[in-house]
Parts: sequence; C-alpha cells; structure tokens
Amino acid sequence: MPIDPCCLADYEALAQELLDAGPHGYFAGGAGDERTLRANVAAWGEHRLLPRVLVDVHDVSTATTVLGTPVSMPVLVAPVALQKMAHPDGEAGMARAAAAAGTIMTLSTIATSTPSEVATGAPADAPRWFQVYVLSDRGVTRTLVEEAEACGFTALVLTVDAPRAGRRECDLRTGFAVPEGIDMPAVTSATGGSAGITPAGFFSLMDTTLSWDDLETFVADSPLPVLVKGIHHPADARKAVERGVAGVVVSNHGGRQLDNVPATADMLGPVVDAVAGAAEILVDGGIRRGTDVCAALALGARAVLVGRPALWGLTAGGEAGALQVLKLLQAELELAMTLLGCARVEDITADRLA
Ligand SMILES: Cc1cc2nc3c(=O)[nH]c(=O)nc-3n(C[C@H](O)[C@H](O)[C@H](O)COP(=O)(O)O)c2cc1C
Ligand SMILES: CCCCCCC(=O)C(=O)O
Repeated sequence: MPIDPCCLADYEALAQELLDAGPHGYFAGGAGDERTLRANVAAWGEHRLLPRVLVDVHDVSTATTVLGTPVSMPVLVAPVALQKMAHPDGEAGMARAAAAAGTIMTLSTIATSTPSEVATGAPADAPRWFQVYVLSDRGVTRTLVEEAEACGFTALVLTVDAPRAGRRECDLRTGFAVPEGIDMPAVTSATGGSAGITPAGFFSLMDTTLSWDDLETFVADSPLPVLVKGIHHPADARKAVERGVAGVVVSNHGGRQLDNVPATADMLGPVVDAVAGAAEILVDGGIRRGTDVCAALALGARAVLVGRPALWGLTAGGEAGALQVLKLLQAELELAMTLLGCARVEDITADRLA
C-alpha cells in the first residue's frame, strides 16, 4: 500500500487509485444525483454524542451478540457483489477477514464465489450469513439458499429494495459491464454466463412479483433465521416482524436504489420505535467512523453493517486490507466508547445523544 492509511477515507482514496473507472464507479456510485449516497454519510455526523464522565472505562469491550451470536463488535460486513473484481482474494478473503476480526460476513447472491467455496475458504466455525435475491427463476435462488444452508451459513438476509436497478449514472457514463474472467455463479446459472452483464441487466432477472405473502412463506419454510434488508418505512418494519423475521436491516442499499430517500441515520429511530423490541434492528449506509457506530446504537440499532469500507480494504490489500479496515473500525469504536463513558455496548443508550 502506497500510504499508511489511518482512517476509512484513506482506504477509499487508495481503492480509487487502484481501480479502473468502470469498476470504481460501480462500487462507489449511487443512484441519480447521489443525494442519498452523500446524505447517508453526512447524517451520522448530525447525531451528536453526549459523553458522561467519571465512568470507569479502564476495561472497555466492544463485544456483543447479534441474533444470539457472539461477535467482537457490533459491526458486520454487508453483502457486496463482485468482490473478485476488487481483489483476487474475493469473497473468501473477505470471509477470512471477518472471521479474524470476530464478526459476521454476509455473502451476496451476486458473489464471485459460491457459498461452498466461501465455506471451505474460511474458518469452518465462523458465523456467516447469506443474502438472498429472489430471481424470476426461483429454482436458481432455491439451489443457492440450500447450498448456503448445507454449508453452515447461520442466517438468511432477504433483500427487498431492488426489484430493478436504481439509476446508476456512473455505470451509464463508463458503460460498466462485468469484465471477462469474472464469474458470478448465480448469474451464470440463470443466464449461461456473466461476462458483459450490466447492473440493470442483472436486476432484470429479479422476480418483481415478490410480495408480503412470499416473505411469510420464505420465513415459515426457512430452517434459518431470516432478516429482511432494505426496510425504509416503519409500517413495513412492523409488517415484516408480523411475518416472523428475526431481524430488520434499515437500509437504502448504500444510496444505490431510489435517490432522495432519507439517510439511514434518519430512518432508524422510527423503525426502532415501530418494532418495539420484537426483532433486532440493524442498519447500514454511510457508517465510516466508530462514532457513527455509537450513534446507530444510541438510536436503537443492535449492530451496523459496512459495505464499501470493507470493500475498499479488500481492494487495497486483499484479506489483510479488509481485516485492517475492520480492526480500525473496532479501535475507533473502542476509543469512542471510552470517551463517551460507555464500558459496554449496552451502555450506549439514547441518553448519549445530544
Ligand atoms: C458495490 C456494491 C454492491 C452491493 N451489492 C449488494 C448485493 O449484492 N446485495 C445486497 O443486498 N446489497 C448490496 N449492496 C448494498 C450493501 O449491502 C449495503 O446496503 C450498502 O453498501 C451500505 O452502504 P455503505 O456502502 O455506505 O456501507 C451493495 C453495495 C455496493 C456498494
Ligand atoms: C452486474 C452485477 C450487478 C450486481 C448487483 C448487486 C447489487 O445489489 C448492487 O447494488 O450493485
């Protein structure tokens, strides 16, 4: 790595230097005018933290549990497609990094490795989640989910905010399409090959009839706990909980789907209130600092997920780079907790927000 990165923005700059314009635009870009993409980052900074002093912080721990699984910190790795396009270590490298950091990695349906490749390429006992896109060819989706279940993945994350691709103008400008030599097994199963496919082309494979009844059936039939990802509206969070989900991920897909929706920092509180403890609430979008994690927890999230930051680490240094990013976030979180007067994650409560 050319410079010694000391914050996530440094990894972002490194990744931009390393990637060609097409892949960089695909990874970094958002939808439309990218208002939501920018707002996601900015809004965490608007939730100011209010420390308590003279609290014993000689032994601060970032450890917690998510859906009952112990993790070293309330920071998980979000599902991100096409990781071998960032670095040859790909999703297996990301899974090893997450395992070494003591946290959970979520494998995308649109990964460049199958669930079994990731399971064999990373420590067997590390908890991993599988993200589900329901394609029109539901057989492809079913086969992947069954593979993930058989390989020991411990939860399913059903993404519901992407019946079509958002208007991703970076991709339109660069003419981004998946390069030769990068295979996405799910796409190859559905279409016979993945080279040359565009994001809009991929999303045209989605089952746009997906409904609340489908969610109910999916949850009822699943041997694994199900989280629903891409919830914006508090009433949808309640509907999901009524259908039995174990967790709700407040997410706008990193500002890549509908532009001009609120930042996730601003959607989180109303969802927490609507769910009222009936399921765990996670949030992603724009988390770039340990202080952002504190704000999310103070607003009621059980944990956060990071998408691009982990990907920038992977781009910059493969598995080791992704691990550095996760460790950096953990160190920032531990410092923020110390200065906030919170020795334990559960001490980060609403009264720590100004
Ligand atoms: C390049 C890229 C690919 C993504 N691929 C997926 C995906 O396959 N499935 C999914 O549910 N979300 C996907 N997401 C959304 C992320 O899971 C997550 O919601 C988002 O990245 C969080 O915002 P952040 O990047 O600011 O942390 C993707 C995001 C990016 C940036
Ligand atoms: C060309 C592959 C597109 C995969 C789409 C994955 C995704 O969710 C995203 O936001 O991008």
